[in-house]
Amino acid sequence: MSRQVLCITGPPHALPGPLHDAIAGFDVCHVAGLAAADTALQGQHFPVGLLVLDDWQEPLVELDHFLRRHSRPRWVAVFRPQALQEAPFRQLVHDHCVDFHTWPLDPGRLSHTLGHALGLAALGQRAEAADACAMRLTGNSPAITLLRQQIMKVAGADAPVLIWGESGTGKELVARAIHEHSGRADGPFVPINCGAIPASLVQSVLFGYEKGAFTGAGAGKTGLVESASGGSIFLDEIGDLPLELQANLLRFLQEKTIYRVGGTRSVPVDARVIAASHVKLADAVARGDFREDLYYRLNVLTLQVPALRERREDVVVLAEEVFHGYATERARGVRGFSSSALRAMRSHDWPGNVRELLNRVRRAAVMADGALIQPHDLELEAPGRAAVSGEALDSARERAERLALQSQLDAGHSITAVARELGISRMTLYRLMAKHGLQRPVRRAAD
Ligand SMILES: Nc1ncnc2c1ncn2[C@@H]1O[C@H](COP(=O)(O)OP(=O)(O)OP(=O)(O)O)[C@@H](O)[C@H]1O
Repeated sequence: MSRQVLCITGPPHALPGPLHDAIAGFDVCHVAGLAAADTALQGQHFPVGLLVLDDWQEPLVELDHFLRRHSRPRWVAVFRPQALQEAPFRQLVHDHCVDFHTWPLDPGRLSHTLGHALGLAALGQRAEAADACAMRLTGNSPAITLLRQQIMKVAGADAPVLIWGESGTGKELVARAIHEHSGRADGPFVPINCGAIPASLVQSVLFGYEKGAFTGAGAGKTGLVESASGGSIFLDEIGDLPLELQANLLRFLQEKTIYRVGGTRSVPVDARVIAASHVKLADAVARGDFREDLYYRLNVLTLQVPALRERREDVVVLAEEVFHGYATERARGVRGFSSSALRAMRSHDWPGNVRELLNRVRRAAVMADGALIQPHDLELEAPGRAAVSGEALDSARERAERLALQSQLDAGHSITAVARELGISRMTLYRLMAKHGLQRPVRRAAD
């Protein structure tokens, strides 16, 4: 388990002796001030944070905002006993910290508290990972239900898995779910995008290198494959792996051993390989870009992740989930989707799959002006617009009338405001709503 602790103090100075003793057994990163702490937390996740609040120079409200931004680490505070006389200070400690210590410090007790906080963080991570897998593969369509069943089946085996699917369909999510439901769930899950590593570095990144293997090799380094020992390694875009490295991967799959760059002895590694590709590997084999023997070795258990357009019934539930998931960043007053936005989403083809949906909905939730998200907020065409040509004039007029009414009503304004906007009387508006079977808008509190 990681024993990393981020220790934040006021002005930079050496840590007092008792504090130094308390943190001696942990992997501590010490920073002074909130700006430095922000930077540290952006670059890395720390399961536990230690706040040393003596000589603290930043306003309490800044600290409160900081802790709200970084609510994932378990925070432990250290301060002078007098600080507890201030109600806002007590509130801050109560709201954000799992424990606190006052001076004079008992190093043994603080060390115990930090260990306890690390334990809590590890429990939380397990729960988060399990929830993420259980919940995040969203959808009730037959295609996604079948995929969930297949995930459970392949999770129980230990053979390599090959996942197919267009970009953005959720291949990495599927790989994580396989890992989390496998007997290796307690081990690491190491994702690697084979296409993102420069060709000259792939060998050493994947398999590591020995001390002095090349200029600048320093002390030597463990590769990603080795770091997945006891767990699973996810090789995304496996088709981008250079041919010469495919031979090394094949040897690893066959013999469960690797050679580090510059090394002569084989290192046993127990990691399950889960690979993914958005291109048909069989075509790459035919072109001579992918080794046939590796293809057959990987192609034991295969899963196909469906494109979003093949499971349109999941679009709305995914969109709702994204909308509610970004509750904190969406524009004030935006309550949900208009019916025309829902129809536009259902008829869109989603070439970028779930990733495209995430981006469109997230953007619309932030940028929407009205109470309900409209097709244009999602940068989608309003439904029906494309089908006007060749339509009888009467039905085109009817449809245009309905659309105009619907989009005004969806914007959440009052009947009076909608009638004014459309240039008709309230009586005419009621008549047209009845004719088109449209409902009175749900009024916002401010109307
Ligand atoms: N069924 C789903 N339910 C919820 N979220 C999903 C689902 N499928 C995909 N996502 C989300 O869509 C995004 C893209 O998924 P992911 O990165 O797994 O796709 P991918 O197929 O691996 O893409 P690429 O081939 O481009 O690497 C992620 O944020 C993921 O959480």
